[in-house]
Amino acid sequence: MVASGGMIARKGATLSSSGPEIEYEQAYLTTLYQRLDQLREQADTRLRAILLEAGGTPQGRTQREATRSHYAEQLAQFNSVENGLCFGRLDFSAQNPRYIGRIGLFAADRDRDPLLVDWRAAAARPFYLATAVSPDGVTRRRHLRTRGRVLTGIDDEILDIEAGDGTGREDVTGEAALLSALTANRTGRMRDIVETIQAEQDEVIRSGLPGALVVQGGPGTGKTAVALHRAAYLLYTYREQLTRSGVLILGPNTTFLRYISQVLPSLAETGVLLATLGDMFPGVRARAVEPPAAAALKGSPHMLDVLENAVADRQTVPDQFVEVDHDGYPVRIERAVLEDARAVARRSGRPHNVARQLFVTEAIHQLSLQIAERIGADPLGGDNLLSEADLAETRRELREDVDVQQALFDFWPVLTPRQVLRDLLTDDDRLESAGCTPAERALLLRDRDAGWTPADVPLLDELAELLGIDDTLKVREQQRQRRAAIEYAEGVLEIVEGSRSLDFEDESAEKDEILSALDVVDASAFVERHEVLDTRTAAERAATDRTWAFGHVIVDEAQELSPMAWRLLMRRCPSRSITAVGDVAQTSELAGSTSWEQIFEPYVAQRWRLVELSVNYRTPAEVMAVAADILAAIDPALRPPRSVRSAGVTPWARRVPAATLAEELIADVRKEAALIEEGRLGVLVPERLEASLGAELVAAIPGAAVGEQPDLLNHVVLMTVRQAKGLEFDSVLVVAPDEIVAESPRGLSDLYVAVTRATRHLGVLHTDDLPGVLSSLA
Ligand SMILES: Nc1ncnc2c1ncn2[C@@H]1O[C@H](COP(=O)(O)OP(=O)(O)OP(=O)(O)O)[C@@H](O)[C@H]1O
Repeated sequence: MVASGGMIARKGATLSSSGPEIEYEQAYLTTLYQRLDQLREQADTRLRAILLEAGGTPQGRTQREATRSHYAEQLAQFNSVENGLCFGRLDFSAQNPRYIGRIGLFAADRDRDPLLVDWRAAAARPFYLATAVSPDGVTRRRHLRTRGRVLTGIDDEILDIEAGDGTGREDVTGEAALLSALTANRTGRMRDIVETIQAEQDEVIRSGLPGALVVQGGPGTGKTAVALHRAAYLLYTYREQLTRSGVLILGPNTTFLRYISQVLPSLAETGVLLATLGDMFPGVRARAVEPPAAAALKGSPHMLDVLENAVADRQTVPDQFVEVDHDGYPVRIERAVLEDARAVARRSGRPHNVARQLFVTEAIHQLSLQIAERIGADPLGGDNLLSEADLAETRRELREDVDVQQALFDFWPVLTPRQVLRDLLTDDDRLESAGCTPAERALLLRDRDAGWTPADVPLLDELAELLGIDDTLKVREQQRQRRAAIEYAEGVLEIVEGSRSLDFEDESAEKDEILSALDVVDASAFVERHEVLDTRTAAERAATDRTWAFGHVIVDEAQELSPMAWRLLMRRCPSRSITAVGDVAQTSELAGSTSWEQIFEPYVAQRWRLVELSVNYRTPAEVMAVAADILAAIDPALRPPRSVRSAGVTPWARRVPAATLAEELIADVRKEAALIEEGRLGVLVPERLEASLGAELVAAIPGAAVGEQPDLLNHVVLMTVRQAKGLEFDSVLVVAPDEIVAESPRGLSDLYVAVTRATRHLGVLHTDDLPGVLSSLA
């Protein structure tokens, strides 16, 4: 089933939608859905029963809550696999056939072989790996095409050498099903590929949990798809471990996260945290935009020194001294005393807020000696008259003196990451003092009310490490919360108590005979009983906890992360169980990386594994030929991935006058949108033109999506290349490619990304000469 040029084309082995085979498979499918309905009903009945239960001991309620969430999860899982429940069948020379699906199903007695094998189980693996050359006992692989619960078609592959097609191409399995998936219209949401995972992708998906795995692949090689299916595989295989610790998937922006958001739920997996770098500091949603050069500087390791200096600058001393009143006498706190205390606290190497205790202790020690000098001096010139116990008492009094405390805290204040970073980035003097050059200051300085940017997040995280949390403050805060809860409980119990007389006419009889709430429970016990049970998933809890250690971290577009962002991620993943997928030829962030060694060496030395994906499933050969010229200009040593199919449509370029660019573009958008019918059209423009062309497009085509977070479900979407990272469209119109190239030092990579977003058509509109790398379109 391979067309000329090593590409696939649909042929043979597809059965019509009637006949005994279809009837047989339809009957089997119906049995599977009946079993699914049964299980769904069981889970539903149990869930309802639990929801009706009430009361019980705290342990009983915890248990009930766990059971409730188990059945709720099961129900959601059964609902999510309704479409495409079963998609394949394997026939063996010496075993019963095996049906492959989104989840595993057993008959009620569980005695026999499974009715349906989960695609992630080892028993399903030949479905993805068996070829005519190495059939692994498989004689036939059958793809079942369904709509809802109805079988609409069957694609068969007979796996024996004689039946092979003689082209020697053994790297594509399930060609008919694959081709139909690849040529289907895009919908604005990524689909799962569970029915047609290819062998090289399967290897990545099923790699073991430990260690750092880097998946390098050109555009359209399925890196994102593989990353998501790997998450589903790991959750299935290491369920217990990962349910507790959680899996994080980090994507480049929120539009992209929305694009991939349906894939894991369709694979019946929901316990994964999808986030962007901007979400990785709890309490902050960093969405503000800044110049790429500023983001690059914030991402560089130089910021480590800057931040350390910025914290040290907050540990101050007076010019000479400060004086406070203590116990009716003035106490002078000399600069030298504070310098000594600061040196002791800094030498400890503890984070700023934690070392504060040392600073205070040391300063108070010195002050107590000073006081002893004054009040204990022997008039006869002998030793100081104060005993050790007197000194200890003096220290205690100093420590408890609010004025003394306040004076010391002024020189070593409790700091928060946000406060330090905001103060730093809005104050030229602080930036200078922290070691920034004038050029760096010009890049970093911003208004006080400007929002956080994604590049600020690793800096906040770094500061959180440098500052630490003063445990005494934490304990005090916990005590405060508990006191507040008890006060609240007392209020509740008072209400209960107060309302009793309303229910009973004879108050005295009531008081004698009926136990009140306050007789059996006091406020603090009440708080204990009503402490909120934490029933959130690991992913949900991780989202609110900066120090959460994930069981596995998956990074998409990993080449774009800065060194500072990697530091943050590695802190979230102390086990270094990481999958990084990306393409160093597509790096567009200035602080991003063009070398995987550079990223991983500092953290795992040589202990990381590189796997390369070589086949492009998205971009047809005609478009990839255009992209190959751009890639050669980025780095002649890089090879483009091989397209798996051709679209039969030639990419085009058209020169238009700059003055009428918008008009011409709108005409082309109308034409292209009509050609792709239900598909999606992406218009990719330089940053400079985004707002103006966006406004004109929306005025002419009201449904078009533009702006910061365009809705990908729309038929026509206009965006910058940066926004289009990781996305794809049936048709792509690239506008002003020369500007896209000129806008950034990584402009060629941006153009490469732009043209490789197309699944069928590519058109280019230019007002100036075409860049040399697009000369094949001239
Ligand atoms: N085995 C497969 N079966 C069906 N479709 C596939 C398969 N592998 C990849 N695809 C499809 O190819 C397209 C590209 O996949 P994906 O977005 O994961 O590529 P990528 O390597 O992340 O690309 P890029 O680096 O350009 O963002 C998607 O539509 C995906 O569904």
